[in-house]
Amino acid sequence: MQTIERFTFGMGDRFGLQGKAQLQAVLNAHAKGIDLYPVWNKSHREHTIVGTRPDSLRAEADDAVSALKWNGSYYVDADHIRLETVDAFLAGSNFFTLDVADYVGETPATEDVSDWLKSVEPYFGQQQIEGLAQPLVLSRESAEVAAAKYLTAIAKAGELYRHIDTQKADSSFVTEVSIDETDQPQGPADIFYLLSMMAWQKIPAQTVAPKFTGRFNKGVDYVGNLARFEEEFHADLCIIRFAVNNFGLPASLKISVHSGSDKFSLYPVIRRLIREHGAGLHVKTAGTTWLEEVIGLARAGGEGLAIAKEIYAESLAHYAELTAPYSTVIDIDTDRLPAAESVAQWSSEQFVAALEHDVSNSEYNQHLRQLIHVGFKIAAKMGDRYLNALDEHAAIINQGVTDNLYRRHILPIFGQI
Ligand SMILES: O=C(O)[C@@H](O)[C@@H](O)[C@H](O)C(=O)CO
Repeated sequence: MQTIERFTFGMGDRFGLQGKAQLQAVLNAHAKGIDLYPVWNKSHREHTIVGTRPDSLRAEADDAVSALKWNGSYYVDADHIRLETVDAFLAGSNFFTLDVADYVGETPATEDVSDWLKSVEPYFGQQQIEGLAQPLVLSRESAEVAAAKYLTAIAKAGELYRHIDTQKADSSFVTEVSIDETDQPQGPADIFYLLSMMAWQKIPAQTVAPKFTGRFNKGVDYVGNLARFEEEFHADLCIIRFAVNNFGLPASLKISVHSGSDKFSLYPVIRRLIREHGAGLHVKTAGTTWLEEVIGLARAGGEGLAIAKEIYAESLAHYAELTAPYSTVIDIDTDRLPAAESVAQWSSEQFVAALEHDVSNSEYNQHLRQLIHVGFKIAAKMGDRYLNALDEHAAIINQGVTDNLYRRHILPIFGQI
């Protein structure tokens, strides 16, 4: 097992050209004394939509690391993979996000249920967890309910972990278990049971991505009750510590926030709690970098702006197809999407104002931003026309990518922890 550092930051890059600009953001953090390590994540979903192969992410990361002379650890995350999709990721990845959310609710095998119940039985009753005001009330009944919900998912994660471990016998890697892309948030007892199931399956998880309360829509801010999120996040940190001390999970196990990018209102809460708990943290971003590409193109004007407008118009025309893979993590009010004909008349400033995540700007449109966030297939279809435009406007785009990650994400989350 490769032991992960306390603070890691996940960066997604749909088109594979921003690796250096992203790493520069992490270097800027180091210059400020923030001991942060880069993780490049790209999901099977993204590879399929863009038409790239997993090895391309390894090449991008290696290239950025050598160009910028980064000499710390770095990770290439096979993000949201399943047994059916993992093989192409084996060679290039040293971080695997086992996504078992789709199995939540599948009936578990009876022998698995009785086997797991034996391991969790000693905790039934009032379980006092350090840091929690109230004890967790655990029982055979509640454990059976949790088993009906999660045991198949975690058994699948175990199967997937063992497959990766066998295939990567010669190299070590980090394992994450993600159950975030589901509808129902996981409360403290759920997290307790989930972690005990991971231990039962002997998955040496070092990061775990639960589904928190509230909406984590792609590319836009958190929608939900901040106080409740805070309570939940605090409880999760306490339970993770308990699980490390009692279930034999790795000491490096930490929480992973699949932010969906840009959860600005949560960042101060997360930062404070991580500091108070002395805990570790992994935060994943992804599409925020691609949005910086579109913003940079729009800002450049001319053909860049024309491409940005075309991406919007085509995204609108292919709305159902583009939003389907992200249905649990977007909330777009189609009545708030401007007509393509109106957008076609916009200046650079108008387009940037609508797309850039600046809530103080009354022209900012979170519905348009979410649609473009999931609309990268349109740019992929443009092929060289899109890639050449990125190349032509690299200076302005790279600056935006670095600045966005460093100033809007890294500093508010990891600054002065
Ligand atoms: O778009 C994708 O498929 C991924 O990049 C994201 O879902 C990513 O895993 C994520 O959750 C970033 O917060």
